[in-house]
Amino acid sequence: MSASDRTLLFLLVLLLPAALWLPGYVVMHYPEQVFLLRSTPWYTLGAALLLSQVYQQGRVGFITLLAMGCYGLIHTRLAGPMIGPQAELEFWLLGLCAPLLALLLLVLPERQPFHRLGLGHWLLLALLLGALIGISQSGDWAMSLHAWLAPRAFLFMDSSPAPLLLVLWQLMCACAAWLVYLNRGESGDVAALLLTVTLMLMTLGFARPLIAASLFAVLGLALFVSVLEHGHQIAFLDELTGIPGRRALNLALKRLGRRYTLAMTDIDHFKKFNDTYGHDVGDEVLKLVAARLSKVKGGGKVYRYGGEEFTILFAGKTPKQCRAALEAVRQDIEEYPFMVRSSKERPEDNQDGKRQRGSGGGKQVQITLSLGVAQRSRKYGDVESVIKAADTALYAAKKAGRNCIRQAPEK
Ligand SMILES: Nc1nc2c(ncn2[C@@H]2O[C@H](COP(=O)(O)OP(=O)(O)OP(=O)(O)O)[C@@H](O)[C@H]2O)c(=O)[nH]1
Repeated sequence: MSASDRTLLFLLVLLLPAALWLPGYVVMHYPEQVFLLRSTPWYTLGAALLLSQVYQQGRVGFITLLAMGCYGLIHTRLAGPMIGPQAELEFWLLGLCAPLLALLLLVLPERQPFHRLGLGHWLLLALLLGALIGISQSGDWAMSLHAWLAPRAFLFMDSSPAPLLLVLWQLMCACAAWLVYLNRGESGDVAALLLTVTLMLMTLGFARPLIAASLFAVLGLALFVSVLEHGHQIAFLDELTGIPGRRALNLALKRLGRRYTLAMTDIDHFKKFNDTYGHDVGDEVLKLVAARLSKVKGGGKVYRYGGEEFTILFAGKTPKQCRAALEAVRQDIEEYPFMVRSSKERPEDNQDGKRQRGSGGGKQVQITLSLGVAQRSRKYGDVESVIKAADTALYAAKKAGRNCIRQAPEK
């Protein structure tokens, strides 16, 4: 689970009980504030929509629009006790179609809501809302549909405490969204999952007053946070390797105290590697090296400096205190059995990869690193001089035959 997923989960665990408890509390103690709770989803969903536009998160944008459409229907047509076959039918159709549309938006190519290419997605949304309103307004036809459905589909009837089939359907859609989220893991995939779960919770608790307002307010907040997290990732994480990038390093360098050690490291003969096996295999090596380096001990934090160069930062440490940790990562990479395969042979997941490494599929190649280390001192007083000194030491390590560590001279 990524850091952004953890943040989102934390937020939901914190907010969902509050969302279930708040409506009752407001109705009982502050009935005059009910309108405030009713309008909150418009603010949170509106903020999520705006931010998704800023960060070009089209999928989240459309799911947010769908959520707004659902809440709009619930707010204007289904608020208050569910009375009459027409309201039942509308609720049922909405609960049935909205998760399906969320899944559709999940698998369709990503489009921006305010771009001409997003027109097809808008049409889908309009079709759903139009069809729902059209069916429910169609008088006799709606009544006969309701009469046919009611005994078969557990509609809201005296004999049925919960619309069981609807919940099961929404649970299935939520599971499908969860699977796509797990397997594809693209930014924005979580949005469909959040919406389907919200619809399911709402169906389960529909008898409670203001439950839709409360749940959709939390949904808006969760979508907002997920887009914000995505913005943070774009800004601070390296796209290829997923570890913190140059901007994150620059920020960290500004927050350092008087004592720190910095190591610059570079993959040996990487150009030759790229030329021999291709750029995509080179990318795989970069990812692997980043992942292994990130396991560095001794309080080191790893950043991709650029290209095939990485920086390891040890705040509050001297080179002597970091030496063992650096030697351990150098050795770890040297001993790692990296298999070169064509893209067809490459395993789908980590477990397959481990098995194939054991079975000897593909060609095994050795990756090595050279490292240059420098610390802040009287000689290297500012960050630029420390980086330069570490770079010079790295050059010395290359000259010394590579796959080794060299330290910048102190005098
Ligand atoms: N695959 C891939 N290659 C990259 C990336 N960034 C930089 N490179 C390659 O890294 C190589 C760096 O080569 P050089 O700087 O000449 O160094 P080297 O071949 O590693 O040789 P030494 O450092 O002297 O051991 C170049 O071929 C770049 O194209 C990347 O994101 N992906």
